[in-house]
Amino acid sequence: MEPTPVIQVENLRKAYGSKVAVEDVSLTVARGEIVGILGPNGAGKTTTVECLAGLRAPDSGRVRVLGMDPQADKARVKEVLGMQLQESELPAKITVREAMDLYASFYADPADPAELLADLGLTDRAGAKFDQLSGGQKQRLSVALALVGNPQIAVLDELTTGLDPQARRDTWGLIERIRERGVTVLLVTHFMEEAERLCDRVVLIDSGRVIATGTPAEVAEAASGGQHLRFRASAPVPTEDLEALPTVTSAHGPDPAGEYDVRGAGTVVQDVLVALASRGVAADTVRVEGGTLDDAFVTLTTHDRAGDPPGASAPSATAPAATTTSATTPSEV
Ligand SMILES: Nc1ncnc2c1ncn2[C@@H]1O[C@H](COP(=O)(O)OP(=O)(O)OP(=O)(O)O)[C@@H](O)[C@H]1O
Repeated sequence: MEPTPVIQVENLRKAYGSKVAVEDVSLTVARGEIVGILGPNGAGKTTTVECLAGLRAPDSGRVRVLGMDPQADKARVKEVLGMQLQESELPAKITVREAMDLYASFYADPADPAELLADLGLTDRAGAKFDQLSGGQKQRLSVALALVGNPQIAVLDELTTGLDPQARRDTWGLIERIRERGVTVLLVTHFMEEAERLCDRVVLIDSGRVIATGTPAEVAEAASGGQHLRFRASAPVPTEDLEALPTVTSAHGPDPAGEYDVRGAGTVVQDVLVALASRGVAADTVRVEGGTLDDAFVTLTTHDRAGDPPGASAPSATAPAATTTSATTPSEV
């Protein structure tokens, strides 16, 4: 029997007045997973996690955290779910130690603040005021505050936004350590590299709807239509001839480096190489890759938002493929 998911969201809908922030979101998170919620600005990511934390009441749909309704069981959900604070929520003059002690006092069974600060490399800064901390230190403090209640679930929203590459990498190490403590992590992020590196699964949200779920590799592959082929050709090849092949979804090139870039599914690699050979063209330095999550993000979410109904113009060729990777009930695209 499948273990009960730590987080269950079914057909969540939430509007602010006439603005529908979340149209229809369903997702599940199992114990010990790191799941990424990805999507462009305004997609409804923060609203979704705020409904999970009990900070906002859904208009409809079902939200459960360890089987509890965050609206009906606010206090108990607060004990098990640690939500990273936005930095503006802390007063400038509070010290790191004071903030930790204050937040620890909210919980029945808090973690040891000093131990947590040591874990997050903040012991030296315990006496520093919040406005004296660097961006990376503020982020680490916000993570420490999310963990001080000893939560089973940590919800981290835009954890590494504004950090330099080194601080971002340090923070990734930190998330891995959080998982090693047995904490389930829900990570809201704009960074595909971050999701690829950390997440067991991702949920791609656009215009308030789930448009793809799966492992980062599955979502990337589904969105790229399967495979991504790059090669140099011994003679010029009209890309429209390659696009005429049934397994090819797109063909571009040659780029300034002389490379062609062809995407497609199924037997696309063979089909392209046979088509080239039949013209007496040899392919050189052939590389076959799955797509990246970055490609998936752009392919699945790029559309003219002005006046577009939610999810309306996600490319139809990729949308059905994306939903085949779904580990949850995918919303209609
Ligand atoms: N309190 C609010 N009142 C009115 N509209 C809101 C409110 N909060 C969010 N919205 C709108 O709802 C939509 C979804 O916002 P939300 O913050 O959930 O998206 P997001 O995916 O987290 O975006 P971002 O990546 O920019 O943080 C946006 O259009 C936003 O402007």
